[in-house]
Amino acid sequence: MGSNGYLPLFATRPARGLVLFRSYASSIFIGICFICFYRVSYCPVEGKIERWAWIGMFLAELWFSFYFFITAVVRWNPVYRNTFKDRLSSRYDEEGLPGVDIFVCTADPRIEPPIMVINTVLSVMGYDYPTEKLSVYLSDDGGSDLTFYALLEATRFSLIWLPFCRKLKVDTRSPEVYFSSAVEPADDSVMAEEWLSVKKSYEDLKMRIETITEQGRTPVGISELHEGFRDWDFVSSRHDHQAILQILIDGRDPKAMDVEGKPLPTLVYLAREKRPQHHHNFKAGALNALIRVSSSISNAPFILNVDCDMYSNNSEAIKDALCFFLDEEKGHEIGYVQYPQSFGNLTKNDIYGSSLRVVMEVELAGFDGNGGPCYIGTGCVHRRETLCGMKYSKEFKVEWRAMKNVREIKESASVLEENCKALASCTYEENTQWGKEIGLKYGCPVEDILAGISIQSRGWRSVYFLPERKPFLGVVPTTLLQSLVQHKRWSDGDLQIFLSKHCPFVYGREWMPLMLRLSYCIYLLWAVNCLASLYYVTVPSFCLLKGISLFPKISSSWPLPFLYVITVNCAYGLVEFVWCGGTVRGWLNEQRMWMFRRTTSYLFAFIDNILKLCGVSKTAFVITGKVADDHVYQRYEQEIMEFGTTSPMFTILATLALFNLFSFIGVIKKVALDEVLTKVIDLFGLQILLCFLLVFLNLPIYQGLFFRNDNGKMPPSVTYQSLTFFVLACTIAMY
Ligand SMILES: O=c1ccn([C@@H]2O[C@H](COP(=O)(O)OP(=O)(O)O[C@H]3O[C@H](CO)[C@@H](O)[C@H](O)[C@H]3O)[C@@H](O)[C@H]2O)c(=O)[nH]1
Ligand SMILES: [Mn+2]
Repeated sequence: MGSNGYLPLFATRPARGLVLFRSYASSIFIGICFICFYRVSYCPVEGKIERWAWIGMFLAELWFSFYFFITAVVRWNPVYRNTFKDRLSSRYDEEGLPGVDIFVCTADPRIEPPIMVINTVLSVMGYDYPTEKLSVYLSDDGGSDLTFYALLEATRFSLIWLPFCRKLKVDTRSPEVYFSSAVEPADDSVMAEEWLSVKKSYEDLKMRIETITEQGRTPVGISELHEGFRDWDFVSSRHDHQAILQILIDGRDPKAMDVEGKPLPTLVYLAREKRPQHHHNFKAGALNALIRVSSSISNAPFILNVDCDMYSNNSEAIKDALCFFLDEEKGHEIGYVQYPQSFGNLTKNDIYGSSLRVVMEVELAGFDGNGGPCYIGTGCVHRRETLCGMKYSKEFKVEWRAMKNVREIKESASVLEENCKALASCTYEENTQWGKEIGLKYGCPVEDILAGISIQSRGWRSVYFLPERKPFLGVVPTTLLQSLVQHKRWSDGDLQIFLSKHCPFVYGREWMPLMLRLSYCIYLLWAVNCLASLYYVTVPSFCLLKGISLFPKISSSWPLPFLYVITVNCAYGLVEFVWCGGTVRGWLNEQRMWMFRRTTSYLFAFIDNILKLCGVSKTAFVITGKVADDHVYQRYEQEIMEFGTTSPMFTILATLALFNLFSFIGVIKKVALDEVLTKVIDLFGLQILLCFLLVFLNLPIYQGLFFRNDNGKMPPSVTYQSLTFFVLACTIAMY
């Protein structure tokens, strides 16, 4: 109970097992001290290469130690939350609850199929919340009539889908997911009949949408169905068109009802204006247009924002979020409530390590304990003012109950549409603070993290909420390249923030606690990891070929701190991973992916940032693929690594893998031939072990290069390229 008998709407509790974690972290710290002591006192005095290689090892280890320190900071004090929705309902009747605007963003109908987009839209229309208080906005950066057509179909389907969900208390409100797993109610024949008929309607709708998507354009007959299609007569391409805005369901209209006579949520389609001479600023630009347009249409005080692949899987999520905002004691401090990202298309052992399990279950809870989670772009409820750039102040308290936001009909929907189009034009933002001080900031491929830092630096608190039932389920990349490219964008944008004036250590000094600023480093410095990692996967193997020892002799007691730090760290990581619901193989896969990312994604992101600092390269946003062809998808399900195309990233991976294999075979031969076997082991034991681990993690690459025949194998050109680089590297190593 809070002070003066007030019952709060949410509770916060610390994580368990903190003592255990802290003792583990301290013991690793001691191990690290020993390693440093060893590196300093045993630095070779003879031989130039030996000396430099040694110093490099030391620097790499210092970097890893620094990173260990950051991961420990993040985990130092995690908190978990729970909400009391019953108290919310008893304090606020339906009338008194605030409005919520929901933004769904899509960008390309080929990468993000319209059927997927409308499933997300339908799922968020179905929130368990007074429907007249909900407004759903779809932003279509693809400016596609296919997506528009699908949304029209969804509008019609929502009339039967929403009452159906209420009646059956469906929790998964994406029809696609629901009908692919649920079975019809057996005990009630009337219900069963309705169930089958809704299912049939969905299947028909899906077939129509997919056929038209495949054809690539809406046939003439269908275009006549809705006057909205006329707008496309003026669209020359997706990069060059006027603003298109259609209010498909006008929630203010008393006739907007579902088949049971219940009001429908407002539904709006928006394709903001695009002109080749104006930069559209990717998702940040889309969100800013949505903020303005929605403020004229529904102007709800809270905004939930989801990616088009992130359907709602928990119909209570809005009420949960409001438990934080409407809490009378602490609610006014909270700028946003972040939900975890979870994924629906993961395989058992998650071959590309995309589940972000540990990030979602442990690290963001750690951020919350240190001052508030970062904003991760999707599944987040913001206060409208915080998104728009307002600073926190103690006086900022809204009496929600007094604010009965009845929507008055001022102008007709068509007048409203015309007025709003101006807000979504290319020139609207010229000579304004939009993209700088108002709305989401431009110029960064991870607009989400940047927006989170800005909000937190303006004094707002944020909250992380991990409900029992996953609130949103999205789609992870299904090929290696897509996954690496996604991480390239993330690490690239993150480093860009670190090097800019928005770096939390500069920008957030006033409001962000030190622990939170340090926590941000865990992501913002991802890209920099490439240096130490590349060093660690090349130089020890290179020195193995040259016969230079870089680790302590096995016969001494110095290997102990090394072995302790490595094994205990791995064991901790494994336990944490399994505790978060992963498998042992899943953990191994993730270790492999960390290595791959560090040597490719992060390297490219690092180089890109240097080029950007020199003014050479520009920010880009490569949209993550969300569909794959059948064969590719089959291999994904069988957890076979997908190469299949050429990419410099693959060339790097293959070259490194070959080089390590060569060193490993070389040393094994030496051990086998040499009579002084024990001497080799003594000198090179740890180095051989490292090399072995690298070869082991690289196994799928050797397979892809030499032992596979399917279309997902490494393309011959990559094989030749990497063989050439490899021979070059070996020649340098040998002579
Ligand atoms: O010009 C653009 C580009 C993208 N998007 C949308 O942005 C979302 C995220 O794009 P996606 O390619 O799926 O990126 P992910 O890497 O999966 O997304 C994560 O990382 C992004 C930042 O890099 C955040 O914006 C996302 O919310 C977060 O889920 C999708 O709905 C896109 O439709 C746009 O609306 N306009
Ligand atoms: Mn995505």
